[in-house]
Amino acid sequence: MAVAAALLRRRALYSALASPSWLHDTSSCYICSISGTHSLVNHPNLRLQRGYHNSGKFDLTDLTHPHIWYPNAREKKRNVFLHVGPTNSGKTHNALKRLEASSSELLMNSVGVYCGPLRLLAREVAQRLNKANVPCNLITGQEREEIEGAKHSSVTVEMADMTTEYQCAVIDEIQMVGCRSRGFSFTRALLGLCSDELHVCGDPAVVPLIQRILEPTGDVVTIIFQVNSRNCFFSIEFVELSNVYFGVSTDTRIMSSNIPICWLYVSMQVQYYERLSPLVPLKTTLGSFSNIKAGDCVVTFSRRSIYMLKRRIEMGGKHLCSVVYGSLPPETRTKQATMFNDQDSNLNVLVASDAIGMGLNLNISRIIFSTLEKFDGICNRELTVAEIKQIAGRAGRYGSKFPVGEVTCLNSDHLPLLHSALKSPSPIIERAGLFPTFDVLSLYSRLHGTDFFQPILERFLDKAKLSPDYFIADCEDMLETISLIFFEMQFAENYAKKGIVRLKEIFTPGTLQVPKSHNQLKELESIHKVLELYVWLSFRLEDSYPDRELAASQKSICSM
Ligand SMILES: Nc1ncnc2c1ncn2[C@@H]1O[C@H](COP(=O)(O)OP(=O)(O)OP(=O)(O)O)[C@@H](O)[C@H]1O
Ligand SMILES: [Mg+2]
Repeated sequence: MAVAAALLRRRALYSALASPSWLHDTSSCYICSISGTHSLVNHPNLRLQRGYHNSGKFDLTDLTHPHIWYPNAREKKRNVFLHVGPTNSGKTHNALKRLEASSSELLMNSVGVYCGPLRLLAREVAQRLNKANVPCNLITGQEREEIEGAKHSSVTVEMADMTTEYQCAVIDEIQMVGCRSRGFSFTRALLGLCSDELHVCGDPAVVPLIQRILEPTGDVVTIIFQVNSRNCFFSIEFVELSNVYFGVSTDTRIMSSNIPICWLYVSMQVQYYERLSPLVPLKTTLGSFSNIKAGDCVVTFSRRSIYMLKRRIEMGGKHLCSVVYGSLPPETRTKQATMFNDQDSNLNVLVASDAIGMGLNLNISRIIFSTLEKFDGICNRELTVAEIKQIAGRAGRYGSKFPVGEVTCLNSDHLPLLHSALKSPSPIIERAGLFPTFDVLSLYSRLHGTDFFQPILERFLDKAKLSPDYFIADCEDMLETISLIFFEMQFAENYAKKGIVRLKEIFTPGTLQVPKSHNQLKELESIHKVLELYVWLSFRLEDSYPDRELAASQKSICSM
């Protein structure tokens, strides 16, 4: 009876949690207290970002329950499938088979989505689905290729849409959830994709973390259920009962009896894969560039060294090189990769950075590391085991024209590290990146009444409370983007409201100072972009953005 009672209580509480009355009054305004100050705000997403003050009041900076930020996903009983294994073991292939099988005949607007870490990979998957007669859009930060009637999309993970309902969703390279700057996008997709089936592909090192992250979500997972020392498998619903996670079985045999629940072991449906074709670490280095052969890919990590290596190889007169690196415009990157992959093209050697580092199926026979060090935006550091394995794993792809992959380097000192990295398991990933939703940040900034985004964000992140499974994403580059979007949103909002945007509503002229820190310089760069945006808009909507002179003068002060 205990279980049935718990179930009733759970149903009552759960529906309350879904739209907590303690948060909104009838006029759908929300009362919340931020460090003691009360204010009325009208915010549709507020109830999703729930946190408890000891006084039971509301705290926007409480990020300890990120799973409730995504109500659409929480209202679904998602079936999660983890495909884990080494590179080139068929993980993505099998997940994509499910995506292809999700039928476009369904009346839903969208049926399936693939979310990957790289534009090239999203493009490869879109091409694969279109070739399999499953019309599929390609959506990345810079590209949007839409196919008439397509109900499938292949996107870079940052572009994943949390509001659309899917039948099948794939998140590839989920181990990226531990990435300092991009991990939070993978966490967002993992918690927020609203799909009946969710296929998650990646390195085994991330499985324990994924289990912990998904445990409070209410997803229907397979539980190995120990009842009186008999192992039974039941599909079960995980719900949150006043912060104690209480597994309630939907299986009648358990429901009707009052078998005490001894313990719950949460296990996803985890499929382990083995590598489909061998990857051989060579005992010797390349030696000289005259030993370069068709199908080689030389890996380096700066634009300058990419072009230097390309020149060195082409001087030998035997090979022409394609180049692929991150800051190359997306369409050029695709063209270069396609020409390298094309058997008839004369570009039969590739010089690339880690822009090819994950998931891609290129016709590479041998990976040659020119270095095992890279600048990661903060400092020069050695490649991690996971990075070495991911990049090396591009060689000898199953089904490519090179059935065996080889990997070596230019510098003999690097051979020991290369061999040991390829033999070691990737270190367990302990924490996932997290970042508050934009709604919450803009609400928090309004409640603290200031234009400047940077101090608001720093203050928010100072106060943010996280559970041990998460870390706050490194928001350097994001800051810039957000403050620009932030201003653009304010521009658009003011324009929509009044049809006119005075500069002083967005930016206080005369407040510019010489930056004394890296962050202040970043802030100045963002302000410069905002002023540039205002001037750009003033040329197109002169009456609505009348302060062009002022904006232009402030902009030149900025650049000085
Ligand atoms: N069962 C299969 N039948 C035919 N081709 C397959 C099969 N499994 C995998 N492949 C092909 O083998 C190559 C490697 O598979 P896949 O990309 O799925 O590996 P992966 O485990 O995702 O690798 P990575 O970790 O590098 O992303 C792909 O070209 C894929 O299409
Ligand atoms: Mg893959």
